Amino acid sequence: MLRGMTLDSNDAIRVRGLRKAYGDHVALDGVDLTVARGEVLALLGPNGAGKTTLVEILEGHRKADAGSVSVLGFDPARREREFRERIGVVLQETGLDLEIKVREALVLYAAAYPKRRDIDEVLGLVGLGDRGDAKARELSGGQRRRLDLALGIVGDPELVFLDEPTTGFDPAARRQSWELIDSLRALGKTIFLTTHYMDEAQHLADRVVVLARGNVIADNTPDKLGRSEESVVSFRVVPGITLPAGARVERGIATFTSVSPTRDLAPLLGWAAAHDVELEGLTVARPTLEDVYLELTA
Ligand SMILES: Nc1ncnc2c1ncn2[C@@H]1O[C@H](COP(=O)(O)OP(=O)(O)OP(=O)(O)O)[C@@H](O)[C@H]1O
Repeated sequence: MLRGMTLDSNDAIRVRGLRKAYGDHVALDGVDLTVARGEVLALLGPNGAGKTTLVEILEGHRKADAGSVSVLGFDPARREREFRERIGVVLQETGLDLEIKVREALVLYAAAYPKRRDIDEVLGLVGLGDRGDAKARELSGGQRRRLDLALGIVGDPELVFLDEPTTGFDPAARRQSWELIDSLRALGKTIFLTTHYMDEAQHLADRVVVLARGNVIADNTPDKLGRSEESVVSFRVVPGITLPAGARVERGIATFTSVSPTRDLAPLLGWAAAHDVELEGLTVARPTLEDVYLELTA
């Protein structure tokens, strides 16, 4: 029965009216969320927004007070074995014995899953192909995180939870992790990741959900969230120029927003050309995902 339901459903995660309070502190205040199979979803939100609480409920580590939660067709709170076998969880800190060798750790973890990936393939996938005989304690911080990721996918899960997967990485290691996550997506996995990096969400996610004070305050593709209709125009003020209404000047830089920057810039550029002056630092930019995020969560 349950299996049939699972196969029929196109949603990997479906949450409705989810509530969770700690005493009188409401951590989740009626959250609705749907994640399609094969989708990469990035959950963003300021510290204390309720992200960890939400993720722990989805993983079955915490019980909700109210609302419905379905993950791969299961109620995670029941912690059924089959459910646990079909999800992978990559936490920021794995309680791994540091004396264990990398390959041994993977063999040990894989034993808990009926479906497992080939150990060498997983090592190669996370870029630890030549570190299989190293002890966990001999790995660099970035390599340890890649081992954590390897442990999270060795059971070939359909749905992978990644908690801030690149926090503390150097730029090259971040790019490698992004490639790895892209390759998981290519395998058709559903990925639910939390991050504080907007460029990461922009690069990886099909959809971005912003949580603040226990509520979903935005849910859209990164491009639709980040690229509003308005552009921001700025340049260094020159004497004699007439600024458009609504322009702000701060430290000699004029800034205004415009839905039609070409039209609004035309008189300024005409004036500048006629007076043979250069509008230094002239830029026309769409707000980034980070700009929008900061505005939403302010
Ligand atoms: N076990 C708990 N007991 C009491 N309050 C808690 C508990 N866990 C979390 N909270 C509170 O619930 C709110 C949401 O916490 P949560 O950890 O879910 O936020 P978060 O979005 O993951 O934050 P961060 O980005 O800092 O990890 C916070 O105000 C937190 O202090």
